[in-house]
Amino acid sequence: MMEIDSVRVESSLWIGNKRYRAFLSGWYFSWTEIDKRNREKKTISVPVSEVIGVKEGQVEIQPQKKVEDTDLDFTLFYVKRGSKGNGIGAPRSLGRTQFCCPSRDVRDQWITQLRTALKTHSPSRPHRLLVFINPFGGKKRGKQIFHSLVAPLFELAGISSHVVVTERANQARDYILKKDLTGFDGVICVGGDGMFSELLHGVIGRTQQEAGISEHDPTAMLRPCDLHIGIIPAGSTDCVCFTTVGINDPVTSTLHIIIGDSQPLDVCSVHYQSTLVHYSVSMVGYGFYGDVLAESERHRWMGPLRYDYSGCMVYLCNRSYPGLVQYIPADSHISSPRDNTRCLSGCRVCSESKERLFPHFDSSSSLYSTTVSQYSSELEAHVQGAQRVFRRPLTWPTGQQTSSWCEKRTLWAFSRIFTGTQTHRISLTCPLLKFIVSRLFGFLYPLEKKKRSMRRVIEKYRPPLREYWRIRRN
Ligand SMILES: Nc1ncnc2c1ncn2[C@@H]1O[C@H](COP(=O)(O)OP(=O)(O)OP(=O)(O)O)[C@@H](O)[C@H]1O
Repeated sequence: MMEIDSVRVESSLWIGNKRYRAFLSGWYFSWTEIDKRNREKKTISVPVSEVIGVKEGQVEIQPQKKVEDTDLDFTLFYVKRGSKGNGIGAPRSLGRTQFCCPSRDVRDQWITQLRTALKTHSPSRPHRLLVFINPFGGKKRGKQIFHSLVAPLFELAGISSHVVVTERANQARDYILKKDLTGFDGVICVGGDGMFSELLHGVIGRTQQEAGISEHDPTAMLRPCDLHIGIIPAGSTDCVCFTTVGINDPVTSTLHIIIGDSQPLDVCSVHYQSTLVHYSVSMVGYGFYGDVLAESERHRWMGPLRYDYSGCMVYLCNRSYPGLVQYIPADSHISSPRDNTRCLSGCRVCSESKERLFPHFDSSSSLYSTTVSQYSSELEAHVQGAQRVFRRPLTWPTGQQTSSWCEKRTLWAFSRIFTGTQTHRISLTCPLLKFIVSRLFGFLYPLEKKKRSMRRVIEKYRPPLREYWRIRRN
């Protein structure tokens, strides 16, 4: 056993009957296989920041917890990357390696040093979490997912959790707004997007309450929240989890929470007549999507299938929606990420605005940066100025019947609106009968012919229905 500047601990360890040379240097714990002729073979390295826990003895937690306390062994648990690698959407699982030491002293030294390194190199790890479980979300497996997959990992990582199983809608939001949250490092929702939204409203609301900022004032600069929100996907769509973690997998999310990964999120607030309606992080829907969601709530008993069913029903109703679209066109001069972080999707705005990023931002920082960013008031001023110059109110009334293919028409209208900056009169209404007949008739045509005629229809920016039939007959 030796200690030098960069290497804290080094010794021979055994995994099964193979001998390894293991060393713990500041950021990494590595072990290299040594063959019988003392030659080095494959090395495995685990970043200390991704170590979940170190336990005395031979310990298993999956499929069941099993502990065999032996004097010479210790077990290391860490984040294991799947075959898909390191990027967004790669699943993570719990890696486990059991080491045997030459003596009890050596074992104790390894355990102490690994635990000390963990504390030093992972300052953002949570210690105490407030967990809300929606027992009715998705396939109603919230409680089971938490107790079988999440709780054992929290316990292994030494995280204590206070669990609240909700009994009604908005209970989690009210809890966060009213109860004492001292000592909690984060709040966790075990549920879907609705449950996440409750926590989001609670956390933002509480932060503004404490700062004396009115949420209902659309011009108020909201204070960023200190409390982190973790999502364990157990809902029907889990869209927010998917967009932030890249995969809907309770174990992957739990491991990210344990090692203190975080992802800043932009939040949008919707106000109506000086009252806050909602905060949103993924989408704000009006018209068709709003109706689909409202309709789907009435069929919650169907589970996730309710979205498909409601989507069909609302689509068939073929309603029209009046709307006013206002927008700020992006141009290369004012386009820039308005916070000090680069987005993860590699979009054009972020990639072309390199020099406009804040100088202290380190683009090589971890995938999940812990930076909480605030808008730059300087860039904000640009946008408001642009808004005054470029804002064009676009009325979008209904009333004229032209086509049954309402969505294509909507897309076309939007593309014209966003590129041409004109005011359009468009209609999304049409008798249901025309729609059904056109759909039924479509089945009589071979698929290729159907595609060709559709392409022509789209190219011609949705001609009236008469024209449409003519094209299909050709
Ligand atoms: N105990 C409860 N009883 C009834 N409703 C609840 C309860 N707990 C939470 N809710 C509400 O249920 C709504 C839906 O829950 P959740 O988002 O977890 O599941 P989901 O709708 O199936 O998933 P997704 O939103 O991803 O489609 C939430 O808006 C939440 O306010």
